[in-house]
Amino acid sequence: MFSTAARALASRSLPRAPSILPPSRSMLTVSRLSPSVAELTLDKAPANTLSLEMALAFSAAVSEIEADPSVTALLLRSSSTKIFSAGLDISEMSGPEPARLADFWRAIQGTYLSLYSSRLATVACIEGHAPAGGCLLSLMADYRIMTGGGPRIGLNETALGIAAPYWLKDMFVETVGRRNAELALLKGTLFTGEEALAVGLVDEVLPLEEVYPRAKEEVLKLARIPAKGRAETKRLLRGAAVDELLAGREADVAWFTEFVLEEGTQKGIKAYLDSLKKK
Ligand SMILES: CC/C=C/C/C=C\C/C=C\CC/C=C/CC(=O)SCCNC(=O)CCNC(=O)[C@H](O)C(C)(C)COP(=O)(O)OP(=O)(O)OC[C@H]1O[C@@H](n2cnc3c(N)ncnc32)[C@H](O)[C@@H]1OP(=O)(O)O
Repeated sequence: MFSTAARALASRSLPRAPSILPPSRSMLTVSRLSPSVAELTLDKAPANTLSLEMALAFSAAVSEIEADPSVTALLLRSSSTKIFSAGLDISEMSGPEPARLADFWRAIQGTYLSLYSSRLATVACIEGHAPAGGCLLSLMADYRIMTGGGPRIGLNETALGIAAPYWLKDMFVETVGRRNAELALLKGTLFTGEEALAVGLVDEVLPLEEVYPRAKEEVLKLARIPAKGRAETKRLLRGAAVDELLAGREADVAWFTEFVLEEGTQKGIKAYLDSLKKK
């Protein structure tokens, strides 16, 4: 996180309702690749979707890793080679209880605030699909390595009849450039690894069996870059975006909850959820 003040502000805004269970660690595992490099593995079958609990567990794990001064880098991966993450858990948005829906969105914001602003060098190892919120998780990393051929990555919200929040849209624009972002966001394009590489959405594309070894090699290399200069450079690059969300967090929650609770949105969400289950 960028500063003690920003960390305090972020954690103050996290859900505190008594109804929320403490983050479960069974959906994630944290291990060490070396004394200074942590590995965070998403392990929530079948699709690593971001439910409220998963999002809280993710931010808590990142914060815990960050709190250890001996750690300078983080590798993010999935326990599945088929799905990196299928994005937001759509069942959280189907017939939701309004207070939980608001907490859900705060927790999703929290995933962004925790990893995008991290002092750590971060690499995403994207072996499987990463649509929407799955793409969000990978965009927060400093470097992305993806499998070629099969899996897809991108922000497909428009194709689902919804819109990505401004802070996710902004991160996408920063990564692929204005015109590529407009073309992709307006259509809801999901890219193959090769297509994603061509627009700058990922940094390397490899056959599946080479993705994890190469991601490990890269994160171990990044861990050797002087930590202070790297953290300050990241703050200069990303601090304004993070501060903007911190300042407008509750307005963003209101935008999301109003949109999701609308009758037409609810019909669309239910139909999409049913179509996923019937596949
Ligand atoms: C209408 C949409 C939602 C509404 C939000 C409304 C307003 C919000 C406003 C702004 C917010 C916008 C931000 C949104 C970001 C998001 O992340 S939205 C979620 C987008 N995600 C997707 O569209 C991915 C859907 N999944 C897939 O396409 C496939 O699962 C995937 C290609 C990833 C993998 O395919 P495959 O290997 O064949 O696996 P299955 O499809 O069989 O999936 C396995 C089981 O997992 C369940 N599942 C998959 N994705 C989700 C999900 N996102 N949420 C909940 N459940 C999911 C799927 O039903 C299978 O379950 P089953 O085994 O059948 O019980």
